Amino acid sequence: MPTPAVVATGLRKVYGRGPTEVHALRDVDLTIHKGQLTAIMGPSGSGKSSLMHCLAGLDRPSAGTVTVEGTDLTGLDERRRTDLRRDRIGFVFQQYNLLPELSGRDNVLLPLEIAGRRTDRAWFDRIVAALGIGPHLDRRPTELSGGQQQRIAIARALITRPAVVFADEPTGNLDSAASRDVLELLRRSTGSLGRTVVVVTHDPVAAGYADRVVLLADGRVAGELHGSTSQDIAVEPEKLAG
Ligand SMILES: Nc1ncnc2c1ncn2[C@@H]1O[C@H](COP(=O)(O)OP(=O)(O)OP(=O)(O)O)[C@@H](O)[C@H]1O
Repeated sequence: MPTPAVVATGLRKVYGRGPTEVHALRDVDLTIHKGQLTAIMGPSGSGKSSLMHCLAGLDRPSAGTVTVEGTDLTGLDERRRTDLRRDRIGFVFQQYNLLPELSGRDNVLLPLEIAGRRTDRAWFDRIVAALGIGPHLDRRPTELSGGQQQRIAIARALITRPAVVFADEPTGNLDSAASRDVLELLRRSTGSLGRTVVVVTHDPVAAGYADRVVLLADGRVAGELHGSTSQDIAVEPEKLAG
């Protein structure tokens, strides 16, 4: 059996109260396996962002628990949850979110600086080689293409050796060639770099790179696909939207 990196049990998320209440997650049980690339897909409004925010400790569920490498996030106070997020979780966003005044190198190293941790030179070099970002390290984000910026952002997410990296629509701003590069690198992050990655996406091509696709519909896990092609995956959300 694969080792669990993140385990969600009985997750519910309710926004608002009374007549305006929205049930974004309804009893979601989900285990994210270590070393895998997992895609979370589903129609707009199916609860993907709500699920990611609860799994990553960015938001608290209304009920249920989330554990990251055995630590129950839902039992932590705000400060400890922030520390755990900083130390154990990496993020990649659609908009890259790099700091414009810092070089590529300093952007990658920023999470270590914030945490007051030393740079593990060998790990830094492995990431730079695996992601092919050597030529971008001395440039600022404005001097890089979108795909190059996203590579820097992936390196920044990996530098702390997190338990899991969450990538929220990581190819949403990229053309198809740059998207393929970024997806290949996310896959490499799980393969040769041994990390665990969760991609939240609308894009069947992106999901086609995953070891496993979790399909959400109306706040519930509606199915799973393993080793599917993007063509197989493309028809699924349509079926779910029904
Ligand atoms: N802060 C909020 N307050 C009220 N309702 C919310 C809030 N955030 C999300 N919702 C509602 O919860 C449901 C799930 O939203 P969520 O953003 O998780 O879905 P999603 O699958 O990520 O959608 P999309 O693909 O459009 O980003 C939707 O009905 C949404 O309108």
